[in-house]
Amino acid sequence: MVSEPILQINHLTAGYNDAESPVLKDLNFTINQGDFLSIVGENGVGKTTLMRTILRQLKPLKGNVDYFPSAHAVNIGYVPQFRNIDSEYPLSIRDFVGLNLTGFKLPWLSRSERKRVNDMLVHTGLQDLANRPMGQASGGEKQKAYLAQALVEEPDLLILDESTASLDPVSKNELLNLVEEINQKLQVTVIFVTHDIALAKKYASKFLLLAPGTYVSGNIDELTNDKVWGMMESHV
Ligand SMILES: Nc1ncnc2c1ncn2[C@@H]1O[C@H](COP(=O)(O)OP(=O)(O)OP(=O)(O)O)[C@@H](O)[C@H]1O
Repeated sequence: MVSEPILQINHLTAGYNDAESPVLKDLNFTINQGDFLSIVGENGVGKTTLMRTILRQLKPLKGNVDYFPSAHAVNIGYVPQFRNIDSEYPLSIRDFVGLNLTGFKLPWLSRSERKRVNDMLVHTGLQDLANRPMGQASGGEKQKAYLAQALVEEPDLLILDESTASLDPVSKNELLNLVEEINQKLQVTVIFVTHDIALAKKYASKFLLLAPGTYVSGNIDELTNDKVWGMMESHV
């Protein structure tokens, strides 16, 4: 099967207002449909800036981010970094998973939307916890609920933005096993932003390594510790 591009980044310079001192300069890469791309790099190198540009929250200072077949046709799901939710947060896991479908008019989901929520609760193994308040879920369960919430919208592209950071190793692997299954069975394209090179190597098929003023991309088996440390050290 020939993979078609879903996202192409051409000569992208990105950052905040000042084109003379951008965060990212002249970045070029393509993500194909069905890729599992891991974006790695040290703190402050520009991973979030790149994600915000891809999500069109930040306008490129120069260059382009092109979606195929078009920006409107590509539905993006987003799983954020873990942050604790107040233990008094009132929504159940089920309502939280369906939140973006309702326009906040809970609980008026259509029959088909209710089915999608149920399917994703089953898919993420949360069906027995569906009525538990989200505020009382464990860290791993909360991240699965964020994943289920992103999946009910049937994304073409799923972005995991440090979504496994601060989870224990078992929960990290549980979450990424689910993402791997979605990637392989449904051909949903995945961008996984992480500091964890071992996790990137275990799950991703491609990588983009950002370092100050430079970057390298390729197939995941080309991401070696020597390459990572070499790029970091040449910029200290
Ligand atoms: N709103 C902003 N205005 C100006 N500069 C910003 C803004 N947000 C981030 N920056 C700067 O842009 C640079 C890249 O930050 P960014 O958050 O993209 O890096 P990161 O790779 O995601 O880091 P981390 O791994 O620590 O989350 C940093 O120097 C940061 O201070």
